[in-house]
Amino acid sequence: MSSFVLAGARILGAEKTDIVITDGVVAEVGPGASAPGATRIDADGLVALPGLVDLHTHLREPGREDAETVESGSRAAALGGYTAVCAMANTDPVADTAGVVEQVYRLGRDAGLVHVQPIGAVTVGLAGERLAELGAMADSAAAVRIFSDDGHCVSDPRLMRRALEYVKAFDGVIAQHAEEPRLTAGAQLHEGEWSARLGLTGWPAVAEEAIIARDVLLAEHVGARLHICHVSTAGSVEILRWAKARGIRVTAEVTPHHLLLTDALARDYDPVFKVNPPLRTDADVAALRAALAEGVVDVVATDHAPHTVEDKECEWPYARPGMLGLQTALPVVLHTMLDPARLDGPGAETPGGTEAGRLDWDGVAERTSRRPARIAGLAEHGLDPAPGVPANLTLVDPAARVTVDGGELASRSRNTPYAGRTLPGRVVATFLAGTPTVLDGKAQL
Ligand SMILES: NC(=O)N[C@@H](CC(=O)O)C(=O)O
Ligand SMILES: [Zn+2]
Ligand SMILES: [Zn+2]
Repeated sequence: MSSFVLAGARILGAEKTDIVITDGVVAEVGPGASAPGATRIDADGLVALPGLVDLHTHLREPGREDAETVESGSRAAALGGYTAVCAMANTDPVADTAGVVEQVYRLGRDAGLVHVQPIGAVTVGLAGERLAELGAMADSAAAVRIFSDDGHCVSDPRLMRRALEYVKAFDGVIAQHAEEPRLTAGAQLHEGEWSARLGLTGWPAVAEEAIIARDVLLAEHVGARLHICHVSTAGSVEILRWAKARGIRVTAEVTPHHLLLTDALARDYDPVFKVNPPLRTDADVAALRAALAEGVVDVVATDHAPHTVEDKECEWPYARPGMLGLQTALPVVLHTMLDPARLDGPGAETPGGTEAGRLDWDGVAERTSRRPARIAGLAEHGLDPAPGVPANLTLVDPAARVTVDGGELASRSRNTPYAGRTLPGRVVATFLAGTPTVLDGKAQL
């Protein structure tokens, strides 16, 4: 295997140093560190982070390869600085058997761009009627630990209780898409000022909050791990704060889009802004940023949801919900959450102004890499570059500003809500187990 020297990198934004990678691991760190025959990578001033880990990615394979494949989604992930992604189960066929999760796992391994960790469905066919073969998926080659019916809520409390009981045995976790379906029938966007003005059926905050409240109580009762997908409201944050203070084993994610965008973007009926849960209000955005800074919301997860032009560029009520995320997640997090003093170079858009706390690079690494890796049980990921650690890392240029162009993204789909926006930070290189998957901002496979 080959060796690399990342010369002049700043680990988590610290002073410049040299990082030597040999045989898939970080061999040495320190000024002047080198190895015979190593390829020198100019990383002068670039910030080295542990490779990002996404707990929530839709790769669409099997079934909707016209929207994304494991390979195209893996490429988008590597270009976004990711070394591991968890692939949601709402494929066709659904990932509800050992056979399907092993298929996705192998496709990921063959693509070789990121570690693809399949998530298993909680219920057969996501139908919410009976439990899928959770044990068989856990015991399979894919070693599934996260189970989710994402796209659908496990709304039957009895089934949710049984799923929590089942996964407790092997320290698995149920990732809930919190949406009380009876409160969101026909819903198109956040229930509030904009749904009223546009005359579209609203998706009330309480539909999310009611399920989170119920499920943290169920998790406490069972003593099992619960993860809440794409938290989107200020009220959800309050319930999570209460549950964590009580010692309930709950973790939660927020998406980049819920940290930046609001329901006012629906004003021109452009369905690129249609997503589940919907974009909320400024007050919700502020509460989510504060919660992420505080740690009440643990991690950022993309909910990368590619959709074809036919499924997305149509009238709002007919468009599928969901937006791309993998290649823009880190820039959005840096824009909304990083202390601007830690970004070199000129200001991009006005930084997203939260009074309630800003992150440093270590805080960014914690929420985009270390904690998601721990939640998913990915022992080789989410580790700061240090001697002996698997070389899963990414190099970010904190001085770069990039204007998003949907047509230039690696995804097979182009439903990015950030087209035309200029955001800070550019992923220059990504290493997966010591092999460069991205160099000079270009995918290597
Ligand atoms: N987020 C979305 O709006 N859509 C997701 C499903 C989901 O995450 O609920 C999808 O699969 O397209
Ligand atoms: Zn969902
Ligand atoms: Zn999703």
